[in-house]
This record gives sequence, structure tokens and C-alpha cells, in this order.
Amino acid sequence: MSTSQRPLLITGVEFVDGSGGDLLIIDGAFVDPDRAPADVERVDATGLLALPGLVDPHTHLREPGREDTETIATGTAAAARGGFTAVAAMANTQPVTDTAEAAEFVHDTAIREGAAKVQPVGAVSKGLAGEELAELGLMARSRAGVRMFSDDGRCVADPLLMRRALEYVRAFDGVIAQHAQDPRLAGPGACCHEGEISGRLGLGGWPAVAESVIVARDVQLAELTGSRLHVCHVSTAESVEVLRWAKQRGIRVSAEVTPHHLLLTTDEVLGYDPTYKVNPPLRPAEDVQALRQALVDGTIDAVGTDHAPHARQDKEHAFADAAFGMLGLETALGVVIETMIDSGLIDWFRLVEVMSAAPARILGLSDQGQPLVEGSPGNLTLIDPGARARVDAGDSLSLSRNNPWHGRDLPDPVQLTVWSGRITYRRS
Ligand SMILES: NC(=O)N[C@@H](CC(=O)O)C(=O)O
Repeated sequence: MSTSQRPLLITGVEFVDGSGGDLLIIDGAFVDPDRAPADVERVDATGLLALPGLVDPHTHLREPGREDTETIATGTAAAARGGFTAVAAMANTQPVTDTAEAAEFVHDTAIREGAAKVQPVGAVSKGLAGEELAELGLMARSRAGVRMFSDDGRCVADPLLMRRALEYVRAFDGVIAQHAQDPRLAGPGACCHEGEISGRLGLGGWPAVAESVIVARDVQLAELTGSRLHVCHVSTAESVEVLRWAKQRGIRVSAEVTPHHLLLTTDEVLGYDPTYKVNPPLRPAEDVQALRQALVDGTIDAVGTDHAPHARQDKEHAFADAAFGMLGLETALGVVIETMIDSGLIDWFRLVEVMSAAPARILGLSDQGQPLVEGSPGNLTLIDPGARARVDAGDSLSLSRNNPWHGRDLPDPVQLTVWSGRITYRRS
């Protein structure tokens, strides 16, 4: 990524602590704004709030393999529009990102074409088959510097394989990110939260226990091995209780929640609209409340978008046959403002923690999630917290249109995003 762009002076900024001032970025880092050279690009940020660049620990960029649904270029452009300066790219690509060469392909492509930093996530098992460990060490030592490993989309269901993966990554402080879905309790036909609605609609039930039994198993394996476990897309109150217990015991576990699980419930499925088919499924209101509270009290550390682009032909099927997944990068901040800030549940300091600092720490990204101070890398997003818009799925930088927020009025805050001193998104 070139840092030869012009110095960038952003004036009239407001910071989350209520103070104001200017920001100057030279050669990709914040420097004393009084040292602005004559040849500087100016941005007037009067009335705007500056946040550190957001970091997404859970994105599907689909390259290589399904470039018809998203590419590294389009996915990171959507990320930048959402205020993100870094994303973790999940391994369920085609071919699977389960070798050093595959991880380096993603890494190198992102450097050439990305509008945000892309941290490749390596597969835990070869081909996501859940049988044999992938080349974890070679991926870690590659120039992609993989630290997070996940079979997301699939659960690492074999407890011994999960134990071995945790033991293996301990040597380099890696982290195993689990897609917690017991394949026997929530098998291939499971596509709707198991309860009154799945019964009424005749859809395969995906019981909460199928997630929490895996979380309960894996936090004990994390304690046994002393390794870091990250729980992807927590969706149930039961999993929150297990996580609370594990954190009280000092187990090295982190967890993320998606924007859609913070706002949408199983009721969205009543119309059989496959846009709302997602893994794990949307849950009842009681789970939504438990997830919000967990994000408040630190039981859940971070927001992960689980941005999952799909082609029209893969979504336009009967609910039971449609692909799982929703877009999330461009709307994530708006949904978190709607559910957590405007409701008074968290303040801006906590939002910065859960959408920037904590994801960066979990991923081991020292050049992301940093405060907006001299010496920090020049990663920020400027937002208008009061701006709102009606979401239009057709107005998106993603190649895909499976947007669960289409037609809804939501905060639409992002005005400018800067990654290492380079403007990667500017609202026109
Ligand atoms: N979260 C989703 O609903 N979909 C994800 C993977 C997954 O099934 O978890 C995808 O890659 O499409």
C-alpha cells in the first residue's frame, strides 16, 4: 500500500471525549497538526465525530472462487464505506484458504487492490472438512502472518481436533475462531431458530443448545490448553451465560456478535424471505436483549459483521434451499448506533472498543484500533451520528444485494474513511 499520498489535514474534528481539534496525517501516521506543510489536502470536518478506523473480525470477501458475489476490491470498498480500515477475511473461499500460498494470495491481492487492510484467516482443517489440521504453522509464518484460524461456515465438531488446534496455535499466540454449531443437533436442514415459528413454518429447527454445547465444550478446551478461543457470531442467551462463566474463571475466550443479531428476530422469517436466512439463525427477542446486555458488560467483546455476499441465483430459492447469509459491512455502524448508542446502552468510548480496539487486539493487529494520537497509524472514520437514511440495497459498493436492511430507516453516519493516510471513502 503506497504511503506517498499528499499530507492530509482534517480540521474542526470532534473527538469522543468531547474535545475538538485538527488531525494531520503524513506518511500514513498522525503528526502534530501545527506542522502542516503548504502542500496539504484539506478536509473540513466541522460538526463531525472522529472514530478510529473500524475493524471487522468476521468478513467473507469470496475471493478466490466466487468473484461473482464479491471480490477483495469490492468487499473492502464496502468496508471503507462502512467506516472500516481493516477486515479479517474468512477462509471459506474456493479453494479454501488452508495453505500458506492461499493466505498469501489473499494478502497480496489486498495490498494491490484493497481499500482496507485485509487480514487473512486460515482454515483450521484441510478443506474445512473437520478431519485433519491445515498448515497452521506455515500460514502463521507466511507473509500473510495468519493469527486467526477458523472453519467458519462449518463447526470444528471433533473435540480432539479442536484441542490439537488450540494446542498448536499457543506457540505463537494464535486464536481459534469457532463457528459453534453441533452438526448433530443442528444438521444440514436446520435453518430457523427451533421454536414456535420453525414449527409453524415447517422449517428445520436450529436449537439454541446446538450453539451453547459447543461453546461450553470449547471454553473448557481453551482452559485445558491455555490457548485463545474466539466465539464467532454468538446468537443465544445460553451461550452468553457460558461465556460469562468462562470469563469469570479467567479463561482466554473472546466473542463477537453481529449487527443483525442485535436487532432482528426470528419474526423476520415469518414471510419466508430468504434474505433473513442466516447461520446462526435469527433468534427471539429474549436472545437479542441478552446479546445487547453482553456487549454492554463485556461478556461479548466485539462486533463482527459476518458480511456474507450471495448471488441472486443462490438466494432466490425456497427458504429451506437458499444460501445462508446477509450483507453487513456498509450498515454495521448504523445498526450499532441504533441499537446501542441511541438506546443509551453504551457510549462512544464503548463503541470504539467493540468496533475497533477489541477486534484489532483479538486479531493481533498492532497497526489498527489505535487512538487518534500522534504516532498512531492514520486510520479513522468521520461520522455524522445524527444522519439517517432509508437503506437501498441497490445503492451498495458490494457486488451482492442480499441486504436485510433494505427499505429500513437507519443511521447512515459515515462521511469519510481514511486508511493509513489514504482517503478510501468520501461521501459524495
Ligand atoms: N453466516 C452465514 O450465514 N453464511 C456464511 C457462512 C456461514 O454459514 O456461517 C457465508 O460464508 O455465507
